[in-house]
Amino acid sequence: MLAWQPVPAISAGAPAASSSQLAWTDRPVLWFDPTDPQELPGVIRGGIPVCAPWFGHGPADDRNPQHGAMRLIDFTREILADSANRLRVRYRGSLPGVDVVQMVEMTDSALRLGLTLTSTLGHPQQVEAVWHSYLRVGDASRTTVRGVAGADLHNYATGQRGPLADDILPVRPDTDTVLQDPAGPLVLVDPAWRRRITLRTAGCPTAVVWNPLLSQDTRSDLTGTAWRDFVCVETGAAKEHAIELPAGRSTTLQLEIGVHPDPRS
Ligand SMILES: O=P(O)(O)OC[C@H]1O[C@H](O)[C@H](O)[C@@H](O)[C@@H]1O
Repeated sequence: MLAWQPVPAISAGAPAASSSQLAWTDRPVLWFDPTDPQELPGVIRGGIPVCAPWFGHGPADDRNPQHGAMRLIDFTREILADSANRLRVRYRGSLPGVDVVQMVEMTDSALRLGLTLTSTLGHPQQVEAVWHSYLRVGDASRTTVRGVAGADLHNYATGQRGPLADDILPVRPDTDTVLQDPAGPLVLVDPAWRRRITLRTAGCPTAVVWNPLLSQDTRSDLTGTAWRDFVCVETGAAKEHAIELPAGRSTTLQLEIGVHPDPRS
């Protein structure tokens, strides 16, 4: 799990782009529960848990635990760079069938993640990997996700399926929506805080937009009661886009999260 705040631009001669970041450095970018990120045993909610080597219960819906074992294991950590405006860290871990390396770079303008899964099996396998990003917003009920045009949509909460013609996905009650092949980049528009969070990816044909607000039910757990404060915009390769990983081979995914003021929204 990561807790990232953009580093404020401090130089008087900083370029305009950096200066504008001062407008949002007082707002968190990732949501997490500071008292206990592990809300249930083994269920990390908040920050950016990684779902791997499968998402949900896997491509054939027959694997446990939910979202794979990666969010449950300990990693070795190496700090590769640590300066006033740049932190670069490498995490290594092992899961059944794959070794994983996650690179994390935090700067004053972006959070960059790279995830490499390397097969340790002697035969091909299907793997999935998804960054489960909990993005902090001012009011989830007013947010929309853009960059979704052309996606094949499946909302698992409502059963709605089909191609998405419009380039806008409102975050409503019952949003547990898998998007395959959105045009991208995905943009979370947050009118309450007048800003946009942009997710640029490589090797990530799948997105999932999830918020725990339900129209027919109430959740009394922390994630459920905090629904207004975050939207999960998850990115990776899952379900119909599970990765066929040959014996001994690697696959790499990349994600860059940036934040921009949006006075018009
Ligand atoms: O409760 P968790 O295992 O953390 O999963 C939280 C959520 O993750 C994803 O967004 C899934 O699409 C949802 O169906 C699930 O409820």
